[in-house]
Amino acid sequence: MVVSDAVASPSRPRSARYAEKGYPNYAELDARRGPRWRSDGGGRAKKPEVRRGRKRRRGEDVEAAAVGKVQPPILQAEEAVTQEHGRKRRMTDATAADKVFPLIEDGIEDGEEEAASTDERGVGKNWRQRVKETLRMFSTNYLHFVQEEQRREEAGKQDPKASRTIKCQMPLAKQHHKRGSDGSTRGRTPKVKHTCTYPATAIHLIFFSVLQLDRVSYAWNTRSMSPGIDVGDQFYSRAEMVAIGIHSHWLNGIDYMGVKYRDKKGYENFAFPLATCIVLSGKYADDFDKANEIIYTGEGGNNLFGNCQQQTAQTLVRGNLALKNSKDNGNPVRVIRGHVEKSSYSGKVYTYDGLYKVVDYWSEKGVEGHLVFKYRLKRLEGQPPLTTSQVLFTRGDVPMPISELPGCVTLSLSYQFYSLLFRILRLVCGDISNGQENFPIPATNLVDNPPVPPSGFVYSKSLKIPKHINIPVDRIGCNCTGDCSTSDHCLCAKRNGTALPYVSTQRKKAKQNGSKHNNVGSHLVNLQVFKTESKGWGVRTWDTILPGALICEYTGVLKRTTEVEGLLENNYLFDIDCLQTIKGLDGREQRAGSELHIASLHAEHESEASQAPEYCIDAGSVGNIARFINHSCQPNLFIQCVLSSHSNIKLAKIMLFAADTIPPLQELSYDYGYRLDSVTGANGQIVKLACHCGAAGCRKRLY
Ligand SMILES: C[S@@+](CC[C@H](N)C(=O)[O-])C[C@H]1O[C@@H](n2cnc3c(N)ncnc32)[C@H](O)[C@@H]1O
Repeated sequence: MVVSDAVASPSRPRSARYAEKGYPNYAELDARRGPRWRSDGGGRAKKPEVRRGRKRRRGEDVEAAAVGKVQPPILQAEEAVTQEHGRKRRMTDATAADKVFPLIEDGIEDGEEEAASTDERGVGKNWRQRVKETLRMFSTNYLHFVQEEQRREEAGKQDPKASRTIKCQMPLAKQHHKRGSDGSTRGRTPKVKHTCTYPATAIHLIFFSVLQLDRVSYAWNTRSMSPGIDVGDQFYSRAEMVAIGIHSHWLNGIDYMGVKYRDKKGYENFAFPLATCIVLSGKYADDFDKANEIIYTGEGGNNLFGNCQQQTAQTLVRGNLALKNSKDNGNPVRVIRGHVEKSSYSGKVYTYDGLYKVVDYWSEKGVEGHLVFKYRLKRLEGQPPLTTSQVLFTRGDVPMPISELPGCVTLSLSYQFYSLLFRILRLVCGDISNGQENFPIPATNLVDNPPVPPSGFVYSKSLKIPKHINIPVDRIGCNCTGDCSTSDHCLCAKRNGTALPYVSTQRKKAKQNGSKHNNVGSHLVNLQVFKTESKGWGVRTWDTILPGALICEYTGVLKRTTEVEGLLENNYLFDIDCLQTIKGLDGREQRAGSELHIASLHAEHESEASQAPEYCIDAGSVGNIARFINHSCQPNLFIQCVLSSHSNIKLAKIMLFAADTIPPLQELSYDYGYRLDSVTGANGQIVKLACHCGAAGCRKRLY
């Protein structure tokens, strides 16, 4: 349960940036239980429910919960649901690579990508899921440790002795790579010492935690090339790429398989080292990038941490030799392009652009006058088109067109300008919230002709509570005036099972301003409604959203479930059913360390636990952006129940949070969690609805 009456932590350099964007406060993580995003145990409120003639019985809901679930909090990554349903075969780059370079078994067999694999690290999960979960795990740890470091930094300002060193001079990679039998770190140790741009402790801890979880080892067999990764997938730091193993160096551009592979079965005829992946980050003045053809400069001889200029001649060793061998052996190489992206926490975004083949290499005098090695790489055919040029999407201010379409705001800005914009983007509405939200929500429609805006509802950023439903006024929040994490007496944290509550900075600001009720919009990031080909309207983001970020509340009209019983069809009903989740009916009770929380809430609500949900939110005629968010079998959002002004979990708020880093333009989705065949029509017949989420593990039907 997320209790959100507390106040946020004091300003911290990095988390403050997240906070400004409305991201939750991650810092208060329970060290005893290990890192977690935020308070856990949040009940899964049920999905928007389709009501056709009859409401599903509680027992059915229980079964439904066992089949499809709203995405659990991040630490449940390891317990994620087994996808038992049909898997879609995708044309991946691994398949493309297969044509030119036979895959050799070393943990991943050809074709295993699509199959549910069974091992101690990921029972029944396909590679896509595993990669996703690893990234979630990484984000959890990363954010946790970054904020730990910031806390130390804060403490250091007050008491310099208490602070540990933030900047460090250390050969970072040296500490992470395994030592040989002679104790050396031959081959992969960067020669330069450098000043960490990330907090040193954080990096080490991330690495150790990730390694301990054995996440790195499964993800990549270098010769299977890229199971679970699709062309166009993005990463928000080199560290992320290291965590999943797509490129195992923090700094070097060339990743390769070392000589140890020489003795492995199937590798006898290859020369080692063998290149597997390169990162193009634009550091080398000699690089040349024509998308499908690259001239890549070898590594070494430059000052990576200074002005990046070539200072000495390069030599044909390690990565350089590996690229030469890749040409000789004919093995494809993964190519990742990095570009500057302000919204990324590392300041860069890296895009996987598929497989290339080294077709030529030579040495020459570089622009700095020193010898450099050059490699010509050509992109393999049969792969999805390059996305790099498209991903350089920079958000400007949300355009506000003049539109005479109903429900839209009218602005006094240049008509010509906006009508032009309107035509290009097919903006059918500048702001579906009519100015209610802090960020306007434009709607685009490239599907219908003529394009029509979303209609048939009234926008409301807040939940409408009818007179006949009484909301209790037993505020149960803490009285913390500063950082909840520093208080042992925080009521919200206690109630949350010692995990710290979700706290919005807006709420804190409101409290600091002396206001009891803040005027926070129902969504906290720049979103856009857009018409999809097969799912009606959907929602996508204009910003990069970090994992754990609050996206929006699900608003509508609060109703008793008995009121909506028997209604013919309503795709926008959302049962508030937190206890069901807390009790563990959907598997949450297996989550390590959550017993305390569950037990305490059960004690409070024991008598209600067996009852069906009493209230629901009807967003059919009144609602906010959340009503447009579609279902996905592999969603990027998850749902939590939030208590803010009272303690009745039957009347908890329904909030959607980001489960992953979500890049601009990606559609937002959560798992509606329907049980198949659970929806019946007026005539008692089972109603089926095909799922068009397009996920690799799609269950093919919503219900
Ligand atoms: C809460 S509404 C979502 C917004 C809706 N698309 C709209 O246009 O207003 C739920 C309905 O959207 C459609 N929908 C959502 N996710 C879908 C999916 N993955 N595949 C097919 N239809 C979907 C279904 O009609 C569903 O009943």
